[in-house]
Amino acid sequence: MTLSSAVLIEATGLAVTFGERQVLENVDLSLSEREIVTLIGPNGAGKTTLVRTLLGLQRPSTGKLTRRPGLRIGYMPQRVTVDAILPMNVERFLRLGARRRSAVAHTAARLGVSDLLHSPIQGLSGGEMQRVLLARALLRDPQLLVLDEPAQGVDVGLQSAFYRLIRQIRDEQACGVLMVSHDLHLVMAATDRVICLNGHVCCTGRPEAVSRDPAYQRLFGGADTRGLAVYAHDHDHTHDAMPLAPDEVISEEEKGSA
Ligand SMILES: Nc1ncnc2c1ncn2[C@@H]1O[C@H](COP(=O)(O)OP(=O)(O)OP(=O)(O)O)[C@@H](O)[C@H]1O
Repeated sequence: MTLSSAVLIEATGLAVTFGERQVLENVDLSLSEREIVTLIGPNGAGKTTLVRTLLGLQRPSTGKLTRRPGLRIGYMPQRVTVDAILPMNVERFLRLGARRRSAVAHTAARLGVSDLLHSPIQGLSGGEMQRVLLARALLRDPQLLVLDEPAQGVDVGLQSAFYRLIRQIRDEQACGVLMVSHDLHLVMAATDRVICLNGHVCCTGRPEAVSRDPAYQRLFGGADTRGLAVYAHDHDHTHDAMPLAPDEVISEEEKGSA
């Protein structure tokens, strides 16, 4: 399949099954340059599984996945685990994959983490870690930035600033952005398009339209006074922590068995 010129990645009819359990079915998705798309859905909806499939870390059981040849992806996972006994400061962490010291210094300054470069990675606060992980993703000079719950661990008061930063990065780098979020209200202003997922695509469109969609309302319920859903996010399972180095997730074109 050839992609039209602005499209970075396209999936059609994706399904993922773990054992007997079908976690994703018939998912279509397309993401273009300069577009910010947010995946939203309740716990266990398959958001991370879809992201991992798009990154090539999870093989779809059926469906077709096409990426622009040579697509550079910067991936910011929900979290990373660095062994507590490993002497690793932020600068070393950011230089993994042979990034130049000057590039690291430049990106760290842009994300306001220059003061942390010599701090041990294990001692960072949640918000500091998110900025460092975003810096790591940006050091790939990505055409597509993939962010799994990027504001997790960031103080509520700083979350909208974080999403503004992501929009600014999109404007400056002209990259596409795929985000996972559990809170549409928070990402409304930052996103161009929302895909509401619950095993399959329940509804999709501009954030205001999705927030009014009956499928979205059924999933999230409890609309607040602005007509937006308020949804508490709890985990009943854990995710892999950075299963592959971002350098390893690039492939020219990967297709699942149709
Ligand atoms: N490797 C795996 N093997 C078996 N089941 C898995 C695997 N990975 C995910 N699952 C299951 O698939 C379902 C979807 O998980 P996934 O992490 O994609 O959901 P999510 O929408 O990202 O959830 P959350 O909002 O809680 O992060 C869950 O029930 C999860 O337990």
